Parts: sequence; C-alpha cells; structure tokens
Amino acid sequence: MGYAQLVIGPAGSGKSTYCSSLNRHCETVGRTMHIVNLDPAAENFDYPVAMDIRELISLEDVMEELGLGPNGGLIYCMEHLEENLDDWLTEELDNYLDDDYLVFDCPGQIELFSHVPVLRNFVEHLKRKGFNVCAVYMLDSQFMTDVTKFISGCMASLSAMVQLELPHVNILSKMDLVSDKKNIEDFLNPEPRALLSELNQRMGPQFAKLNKSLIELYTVCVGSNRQLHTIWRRCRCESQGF
Ligand SMILES: Nc1nc2c(ncn2[C@@H]2O[C@H](COP(=O)(O)OP(=O)(O)OP(=O)(O)O)[C@@H](O)[C@H]2O)c(=O)[nH]1
Repeated sequence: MGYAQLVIGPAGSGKSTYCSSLNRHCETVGRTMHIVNLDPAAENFDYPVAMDIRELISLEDVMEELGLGPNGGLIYCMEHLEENLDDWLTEELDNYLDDDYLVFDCPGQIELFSHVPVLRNFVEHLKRKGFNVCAVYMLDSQFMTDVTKFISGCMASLSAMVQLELPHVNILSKMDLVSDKKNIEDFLNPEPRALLSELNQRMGPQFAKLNKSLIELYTVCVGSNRQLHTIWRRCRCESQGF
C-alpha cells in the first residue's frame, strides 16, 4: 500500500513552501518521498517534481486555445485531469512501489475543495490504486488573529473535510509573521462562549442569531472530530530568509 498527502488550502497559503520544507526534512532524516505538482499554472519549484500535471495539460495552453480566463482555465485543466485518471495518472502511479510516499501540491482555487468534485474523484482513484490518503489543509496564521477571520478559516477547512471525507490535518503557515503569538494560543483551544461573545461584540445585533448558529456548528464539529483542532507549524524557511 502506498501513502499520499493531498496538500490543499487557499491560494498563497503556503502549500508549495510546505512541500519544499517537507522535502528538505525528509532528505535530512533519510526518508524518501515524492512530490507531485497538480497545479497546471505553477512555474517555479523549490523541490524536485516527481510527477507534473503540466505534462498532461498546461493552463497557458488552455487559456490561449480556448480563450478562458485563469480561473475557468484552471477548472478546465482539473476536469481534464479527472477525465484522464485511468490513463495518465494510472500510468504515472505505476512507477511507484508499495510503501512509496507521495505528496500532492494542489492548486489553491477554493472551488476544488468546496463543491467541484474533481479532487474528491481524484482521491477515490488514489484509494482504488491502493493509496492511503490524508488531507493537509494549509491555513495562513493571519486567520487566527481575530474571531471573524478564525470562523471563516474554520468554515473553509470544514468544507474541505466534508467534501473530501479524508483524515484531515490543519497546519498554520506563516507563523513567523505573527507578532503576538499569545493571541494565537487563545484560538487553538477556544471556549465557544467566549468566541460567541467576541463575535457579537464585533458584529451588529442583527447577526446575533447567525453567530449563535455558527458557534453551535463549530462546537459540534470540534466535539465530534478533534482533528478540526489546528496544529500550528513554525515553518522553517531559513534558506528563504524568513
Ligand atoms: N514569511 C513566510 N512566508 C511564507 C511562508 N510560507 C509561504 N510563504 C510565502 O507565501 C507566498 C505563497 O507561498 P506558496 O508556498 O507559493 O503558497 P501556495 O499555497 O503554494 O500558493 P498557490 O500555489 O498560489 O496557491 C510565497 O511568497 C511564500 O514565500 C512562511 O511560513 N512564512
């Protein structure tokens, strides 16, 4: 059985940087892993690319030939990938042996892990090929600096959990940019009533009922799935000067 991480999260949240850090870490501890680029728009890589969606289709070609914009073009590319799961992906996966560890660096379009079924079907295909898959959700630590951003970050991550139905780990990126780390501690294991009271203070009274429902949802999710809790990461990017 092979193993796979699907690295997802909003655009610019640090997915590629995480893949690169993970690669350096594995090199240091003598473990082998292979990083797959699933972003048809990606250009530069700070890690060795084992498999690349751009060998199948590139965003630039799609935009030029079909006259699509960057977002529509990307969805087109991902749907093309979906159509080629049994051909291109299967052939590529055949190069990997049992026990190999693949890390998929995904595009950041939120549609892919909220409602467009491409990634879900991609995961199903990996599972059929004998891979044990988990999702790694990158969240910019700026989402942990106030209650409204925190709720929005949790909801985006929750939507990926519901859509993909995978073991799911949240990782906070860009911790080096947070000046007040104490503030983040407060959000790592928050008290629902305190969250609600803060939300109500931040928003107009007409949102009180919505706020209550959101916090109830948050409480149910955290209660039933401890994985919603966020693991924070101090990204070690010394080589990039962070
Ligand atoms: N300071 C700091 N910057 C970071 C960190 N991680 C990523 N960045 C920067 O954030 C920007 C986006 O990082 P990427 O790793 O390209 O993010 P991504 O999620 O792969 O981006 P897309 O592929 O466009 O969705 C880059 O300029 C990175 O150098 C971090 O831990 N600290």
